[in-house]
Formats: sequence, C-alpha cells, structure tokens
Amino acid sequence: MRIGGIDAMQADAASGTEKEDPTGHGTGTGHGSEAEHDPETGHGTKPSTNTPTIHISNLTVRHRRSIALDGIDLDLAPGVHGLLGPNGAGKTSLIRVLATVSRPTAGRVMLLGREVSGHRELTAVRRRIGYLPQDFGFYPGFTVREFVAYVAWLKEVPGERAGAAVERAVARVGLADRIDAKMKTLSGGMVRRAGIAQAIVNDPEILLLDEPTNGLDPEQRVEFRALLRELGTSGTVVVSTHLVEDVAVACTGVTLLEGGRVVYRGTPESLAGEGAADGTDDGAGDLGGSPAERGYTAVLRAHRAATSTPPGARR
Ligand SMILES: Nc1ncnc2c1ncn2[C@@H]1O[C@H](COP(=O)(O)OP(=O)(O)OP(=O)(O)O)[C@@H](O)[C@H]1O
Repeated sequence: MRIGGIDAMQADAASGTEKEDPTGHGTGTGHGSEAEHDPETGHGTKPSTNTPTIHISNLTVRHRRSIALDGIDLDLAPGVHGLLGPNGAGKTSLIRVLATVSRPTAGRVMLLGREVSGHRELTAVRRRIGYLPQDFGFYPGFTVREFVAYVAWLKEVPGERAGAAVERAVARVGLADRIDAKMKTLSGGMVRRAGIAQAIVNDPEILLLDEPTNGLDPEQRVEFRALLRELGTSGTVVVSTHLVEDVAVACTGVTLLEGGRVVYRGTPESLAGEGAADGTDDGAGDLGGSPAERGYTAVLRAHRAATSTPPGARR
C-alpha cells in the first residue's frame, strides 16, 4: 500500500530524527500500556489556567551543521499561542520537539508537568498531545473515518468512546458529509481538515498545529479560527503559521522566532501596537498590510537592525 507523504518521513529518518508512523506521530504511543487517564474524562489532571503546560529551557536543536533552535526559553500556559517567523526561523523544529517526534540536541522540555526524556514519560505524554505535522502521511485507501479512528487507537481513546470521538472530530472540521469518503478522493484543503480532525480526536491537553490553514479556503479559515478559540479554552494550543491575521484573530499569545531565537513575545494587540509605534513608512500600509502584519514586520526589522542580521540570512 502506498503511503502519502512518505518522502518527508524518509528525509526525517535520514536526518537522524525518530522514526515516525505514517500519520507523523512518534512511534511508541504506548498502546496497551498502563493508562494514567482520569477514567471520567480520559485526561490526566488538568493544570490550572496559569500553570505552564509547556516549559522549555535552553532548548537547542541542531540539524547537521545548522542550528534550528538556539538555546530558547519558553513557558506556555493554556490558551492559543501563535508561532510566527520567516522561513527557516525554527517553528517546525520547535513543534516537532514539543510533539516528541524529534529530540533536542540540548536543553530541557517539560510537558504537562513531566520531563520528556525516557520511554515511560514519552508514552504517557503522547496520549495527551495532538499533533498536525506540516506534511503528514496517510493510507490513501482509508476513509476519513478510518484515518481518524486509527489515530484514536494510537492515542488509546477507549474503544467505547472512539466511534463518537471520531465523528465529533470530523464534524468539528466540517467534514461530516465526507466521513466515509476515501482519503485519496479529498481535495488538498479537505486532507488538511482531516489532518486537524486526527489531531483533536483525543481531546488533547496540548495541541500542536504546524501550518494548519495551508490550503484551506477563506470560509474554512474563518471557521477554523473559531475552532481554535474554542480549543484554547480547554487546552494549550500552539499554532505555527505565516498568516499573521490568523494569529491576530484567533490567538491569545504570540511568539515570534527568527534565526532559532525568540525575538518577541506578547499578545496580538501588543504586536499590532509595535507596527503603530514603529512609525517608519515601509509601504506595507499602501499594500494593505494589517496592523498585526505591520507589527510583525516592525519587530523583525528592529531585531535585525539591533543584531545587524540581513533579511533571509542563512545560518
Ligand atoms: N532535516 C533537516 N536537515 C537539515 N536542516 C534542517 C532540517 N530541518 C530543518 N533544518 C534547518 O533548520 C532551520 C529551521 O527550520 P524549520 O523548518 O524549523 O523552520 P520554519 O520556521 O518551520 O520554516 P518554514 O516557515 O519555512 O516552514 C532551517 O535553517 C532549516 O534549513
């Protein structure tokens, strides 16, 4: 059986990162191992709203000779956190470490109060995480229902709840009418929505979405923003995107990466304020840039001026 997206996974394997199953989740989700969930909710104990569910200190990720993440510190609590930054900033590298599919070169990562190092911690935490990779594989002959059910099984959603959980996740991404269609018959945007459905099927406490709105039409993007907000009320959502407007509308917090470092943290409102405070005429206004997009540009320019980094400089 051909598996879509297999090339990307082989490239990851060649780069020395952990082997993944076709959906892009790490192997060893611990299916069949001792469950540590709350029997009522299927979750572990939920952290209080202000407790960081993600704690990162001095995180470094190196890919051969390039440094993707350069000793970053980050604490994220429940809410929706937009991860912005130019191409190569390190967004995907960060999300992959948080999803436990690639290992840091150095530093400390704590997810849901657990240090993610040994196999036991990995299997326990993976059940409570949802992950949409930038490119994910799937069996083209699977229906949407089978694809999402497969991930529900990997995540150890109890059998008696799995069927309803799959239908709910698929409905939440607006694919209910295609639930029994084969994956290979879906459009690119629909495949992306099926990918989001598999990421939320276990009602994750940490949800990691790498460019989730890629390929979605404008109507779906608007609906997806509403879903993001809803998901952020019960968990910690990290969304990597180039669409600053998605962050402005749907996120409670913004983290901007450049060159593997955190160069800005704030709210969508404070980011928009950076654009107004900048005062330089960059032409973005003439071209219809929104306040948040002008803020994004202003922060990057200020950072580059301070560090004398030319735009697009390679590390
Ligand atoms: N498998 C790999 N092998 C070698 N270098 C890599 C690999 N993956 C990422 N890199 C490098 O690490 C850096 C960060 O890449 P990453 O994909 O994390 O950035 P990004 O912010 O997600 O970029 P984009 O917005 O283009 O998706 C880049 O310099 C990239 O070339």
